Amino acid sequence: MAEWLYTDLGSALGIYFCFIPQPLKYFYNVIRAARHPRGRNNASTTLHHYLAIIIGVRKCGTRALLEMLYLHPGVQKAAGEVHFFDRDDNYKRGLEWYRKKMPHSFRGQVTIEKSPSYFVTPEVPERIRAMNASVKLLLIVREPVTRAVSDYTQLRSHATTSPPSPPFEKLAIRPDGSVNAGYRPLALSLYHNFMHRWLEV
Ligand SMILES: Nc1ncnc2c1ncn2[C@@H]1O[C@H](COP(=O)(O)OS(=O)(=O)O)[C@@H](OP(=O)(O)O)[C@H]1O
Repeated sequence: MAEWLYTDLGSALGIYFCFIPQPLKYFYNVIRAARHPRGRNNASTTLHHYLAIIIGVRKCGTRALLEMLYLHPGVQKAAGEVHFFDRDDNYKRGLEWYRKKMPHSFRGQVTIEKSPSYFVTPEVPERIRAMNASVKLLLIVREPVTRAVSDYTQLRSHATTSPPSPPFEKLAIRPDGSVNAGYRPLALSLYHNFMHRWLEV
């Protein structure tokens, strides 16, 4: 089912994205919008014909990947993370709800949505397959320890508990020196534990 795109965050495209000056990008987008009007609900647009989903991995540059792809005039993107396939309350609302979350697109354009938690949620591969087995799946990964530290940093910055959470090493390494693979930021970096579900469905 899956077609995998492994993207190196240090790729030339990534560097281009990082260094393009904001004002330049603004003018680029204005010109592009004039040449390739997108996102307007008019008679020549429709809900997605071609769908690609960035399924993860969290803290691996999923936002940057989406924004880079969106520079292409043939790409439309969903606003925000849709979380249709991983949240039961959304999934119960049905495909029509999902379709309405998608932007309108012109014939031949690809619509992309990103919800990084899809990769690690057990039900998602089968649910996507049930919708459409030819959907393109995009997966971006990052050096696993760096990803885990990044995840820890975000969780820590959002934590409201006082005193602040212990240092990363304390959570990731047990007193006996073994790795605490049950600690979620580490568990999510063990990509192979999730990958097999996607390859087997
Ligand atoms: N081009 C490029 N090269 C290297 N690293 C990059 C790039 N773009 C984004 N990033 C880093 O990716 C982290 C954010 O990932 P996500 O967008 O997937 O985050 S999220 O899951 O949606 O919250 C975030 O990592 P941290 O800086 O560790 O927080 C970004 O700095």
